[in-house]
Amino acid sequence: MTKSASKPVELTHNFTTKSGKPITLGTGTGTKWQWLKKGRPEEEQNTLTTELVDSILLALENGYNHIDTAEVYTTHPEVAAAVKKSGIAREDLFITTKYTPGFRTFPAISSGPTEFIDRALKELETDYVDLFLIHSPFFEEKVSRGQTLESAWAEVIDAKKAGKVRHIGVSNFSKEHLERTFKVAGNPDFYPKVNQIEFHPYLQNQSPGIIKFAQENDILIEAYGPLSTLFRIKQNGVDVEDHPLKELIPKLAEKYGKTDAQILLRYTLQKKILPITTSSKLDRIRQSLEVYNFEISDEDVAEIDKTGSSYHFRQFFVEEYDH
Ligand SMILES: NC(=O)C1=CN([C@@H]2O[C@H](COP(=O)(O)OP(=O)(O)OC[C@H]3O[C@@H](n4cnc5c(N)ncnc54)[C@H](OP(=O)(O)O)[C@@H]3O)[C@@H](O)[C@H]2O)C=CC1
Ligand SMILES: O=C1Nc2ccccc2C1=O
Repeated sequence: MTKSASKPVELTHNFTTKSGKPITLGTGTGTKWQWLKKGRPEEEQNTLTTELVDSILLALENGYNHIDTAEVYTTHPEVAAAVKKSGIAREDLFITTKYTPGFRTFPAISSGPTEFIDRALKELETDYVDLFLIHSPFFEEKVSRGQTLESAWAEVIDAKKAGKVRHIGVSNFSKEHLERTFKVAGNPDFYPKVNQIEFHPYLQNQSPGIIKFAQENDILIEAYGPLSTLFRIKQNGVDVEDHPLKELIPKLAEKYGKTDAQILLRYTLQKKILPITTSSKLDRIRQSLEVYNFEISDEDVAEIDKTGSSYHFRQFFVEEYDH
């Protein structure tokens, strides 16, 4: 086992809660939760999903202070309930939500970010959110209720000016999409400060050059799916058992005396990227926050990069970013 002292992780933005506490990794309420919620019988759709409330609560009680939700997840009520149950002061938490512009066969829910943010504040039982994102840049005439990337970004800026949100950003945006928001904003104060994208060693750039471009432009990259390479690799819909990181990650876990997940989360942080992850298991929740007390050597980071680059896997926005 290698023991190495850890240097503090310097991200593009070291965001804090309103009370000034550094934010942790994010705990997600999307992916499995949104499907679990939507799969429940009709008569249960307006009741809280208690497994999710309990899972968020477990994360909060064990040190997470950063929660990721979204309009399309329909998980605001569970977030509000967990926050209330935790007894943690609102200003000691960092809550992100995302406006959905519509997605393929899922039409936009709100008429735009302005209508959405007011509803989100009610559902979250708060008077501000810490981070407000546009969920994806793929506005479509049929599903986006007349909104375009430009009109939506202008409304996101209005929400910030009105003090309803502390920070503004985007998700799944490419370099070109970001440049369009810069044009709308004019003033860098109103450029996106975050771009939340799929990131793991098998997808080191969701779109060409996005990480470098974002980091050079003062935009924090947040990684969703950072653990995908541990259990989620599929090709043409079929699970792949054997892939290049299958050996390397456990080898590094052994070397550093950490778990496979901790290696992947620490790797993500050392790329100056903030992971958004999820677990409903206590040991995994605790493990995922114990990633600040060791450091992966530059050589080992380079080895993950190289091995990861020898293989390709994308789970989300496959049709939009098929390159
Ligand atoms: N902006 C966007 O377009 C998107 C945003 N997201 C956001 O990101 C969040 C996280 O995404 P997600 O893909 O779930 O992230 P992860 O890659 O972290 O995967 C989470 C899964 O990993 C399992 N897991 C957690 N810890 C461990 C561990 N130590 N060892 C092995 N398995 C583990 C969990 O299962 P278990 O509970 O059994 O531990 C869970 O099902 C979402 O909830 C959502 O908020 C996600 C997709 C798209
Ligand atoms: O959590 C999520 N799961 C998803 C699946 C498809 C598109 C977006 C998302 C999310 O944001």
